[in-house]
Amino acid sequence: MHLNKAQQKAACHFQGPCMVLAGPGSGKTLTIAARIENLIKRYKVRPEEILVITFTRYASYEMQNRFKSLMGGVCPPVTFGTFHGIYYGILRWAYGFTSANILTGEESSRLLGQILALPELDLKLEVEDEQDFIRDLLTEIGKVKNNGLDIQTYKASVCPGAFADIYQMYEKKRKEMRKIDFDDMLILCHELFKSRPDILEKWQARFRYILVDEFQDVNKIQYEILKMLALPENNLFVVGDDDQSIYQFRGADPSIMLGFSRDYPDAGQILLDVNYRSTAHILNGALRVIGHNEQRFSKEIKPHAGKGECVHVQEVLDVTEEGKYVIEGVKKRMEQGVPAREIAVLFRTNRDARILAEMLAEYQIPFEMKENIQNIYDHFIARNIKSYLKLAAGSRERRYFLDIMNCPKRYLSRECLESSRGDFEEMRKFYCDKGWMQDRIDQFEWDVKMMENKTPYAAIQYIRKKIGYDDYLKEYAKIRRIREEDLFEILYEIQERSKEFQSFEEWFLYIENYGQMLKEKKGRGRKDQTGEQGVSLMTMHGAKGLEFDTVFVIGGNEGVTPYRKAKLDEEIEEERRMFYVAMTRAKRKLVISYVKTKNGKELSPSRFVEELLLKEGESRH
Ligand SMILES: Nc1ncnc2c1ncn2[C@@H]1O[C@H](COP(=O)(O)OP(=O)(O)OP(=O)(O)O)[C@@H](O)[C@H]1O
Repeated sequence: MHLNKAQQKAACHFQGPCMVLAGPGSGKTLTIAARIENLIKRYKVRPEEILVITFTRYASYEMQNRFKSLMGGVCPPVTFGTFHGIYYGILRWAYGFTSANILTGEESSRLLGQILALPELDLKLEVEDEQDFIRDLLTEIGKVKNNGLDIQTYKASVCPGAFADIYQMYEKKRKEMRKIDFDDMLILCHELFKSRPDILEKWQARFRYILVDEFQDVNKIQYEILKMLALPENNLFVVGDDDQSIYQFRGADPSIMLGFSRDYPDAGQILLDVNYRSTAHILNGALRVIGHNEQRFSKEIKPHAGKGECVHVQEVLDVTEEGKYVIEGVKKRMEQGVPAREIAVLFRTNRDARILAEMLAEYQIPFEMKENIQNIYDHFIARNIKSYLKLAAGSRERRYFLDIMNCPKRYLSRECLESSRGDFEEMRKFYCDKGWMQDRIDQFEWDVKMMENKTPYAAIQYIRKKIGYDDYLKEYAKIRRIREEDLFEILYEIQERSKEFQSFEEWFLYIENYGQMLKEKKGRGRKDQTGEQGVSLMTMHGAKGLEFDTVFVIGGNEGVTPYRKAKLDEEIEEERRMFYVAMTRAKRKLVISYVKTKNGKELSPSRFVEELLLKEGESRH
């Protein structure tokens, strides 16, 4: 492959600091690999002196492969690794650390789970999804560590009242276990270099040439260590795209890239301005959107390919219609000869894909999920509905009664259930001296009977409106201080999906099969296999670094993308970058859809969709 002029200039850079600003699909991997080759072959640098840092192991592996193929299959001893991998290596050398000293992500989550349950913290937390909550807490802990913040003055966005206590307890327990987490590795390495100039000097001499990929995702402490390591020669070659910085929530700081030339006034600056991936319509549409960000390097990126098809924006009634629309589009594309592995459906958060995953399974379109999509039927609301329907179908199993006998509140006791074994007559006997309870039990029995011959959809409607489940949920949300809308969204999705089924039995069977299918897919991820791989379902974050012939972006609505929690200008800009990343994954066809209503409420199209449509040339239907 021939390098273009800018790629050549970057690949021929020899010494001193240099920042390569790269557009999406502009050949960053190729350029870095070519520069390593030049350092060795042309400038006679010893391979051992070259350090190449990437953010993920996958990216590191890709980079090594690219380099190896440029070198005709041989791989000289250049060091390739992730930030954590490299810093772990340094700590292992300095302190004799082994993997037993590392607290893995899973262990950190487990430890936090135990801490949250500690009686002395007296947290009394009610969270809808504990795993989500723990993940958010770990992100906040990382933010404090990566930015060297003071925990006493830090204002956490998760659990603000108790965060400092949770943090301190986490640190205490971690130290008792004599373990360090991934973020501690950076801190320890930083401290080591600051306190031991002799050790720092040794590593500076070892890695005289440092190359960093995805530099826009670097955080403060990673950058501090890099700067120290690069001294005194400052042969620091960084490549990145400030418009693709989407890890602010993990501490990535896009202002570092914007300020690189301030830190290194003599740094070379090269722009890789040709996009080899997308057609002109796709690229220009994406550039139109990202152009609304203020905190960025303004740059012109040119498409290498021809105009191609216009970006298609589709308005649909609701999420079910959206699912059908995407499925039709996927089928059509596959009929046109595009393999399923070249098609992706991207969304802002996993919950946006719940209905679609169900529908793809139903239509038997093979698909892969990079992240695990939550099974909606595991949610307590689905369990409640299922229990009602099981009773209506004639079951008298204890677990179904237990699940809903007090949703809404009927004041039925466990003792009553144990003694009556689910027989309404026995229940009445149990409360024979309490007239008001007789009425409640009569009503309960009547309600169960009334649902007997209904379709699942009609039965759910009955549960919501006649039995009073909607009111129960509102109260539940209020007491537990969770967003009512989140609960109703789940209820709405369950009810919408149930429309497809005529009998309870059909619906139960479907839920079982769907759960089984999700379990089988869990953790399989996106494999590098050819042939059988299905359509990729992934979040915008998950799609970073990947490319597909055809991309569907769903949920192009305000509140979804940008996500409802993004309020500050900088948060909106981060959301816009995510949308930009999603759009620029498409090579030849890009379809963006938004819904008109969700959960009975009107929703506006995303401001990003409006920005995309600002100029003529794109079609909205
Ligand atoms: N000079 C070139 N001539 C032809 N094709 C090229 C050239 N440089 C890169 N490409 C091709 O462009 C595509 C995108 O390259 P690459 O994946 O390295 O992009 P990237 O800059 O890492 O993208 P992103 O940041 O969006 O993930 C690849 O298929 C690559 O082979």
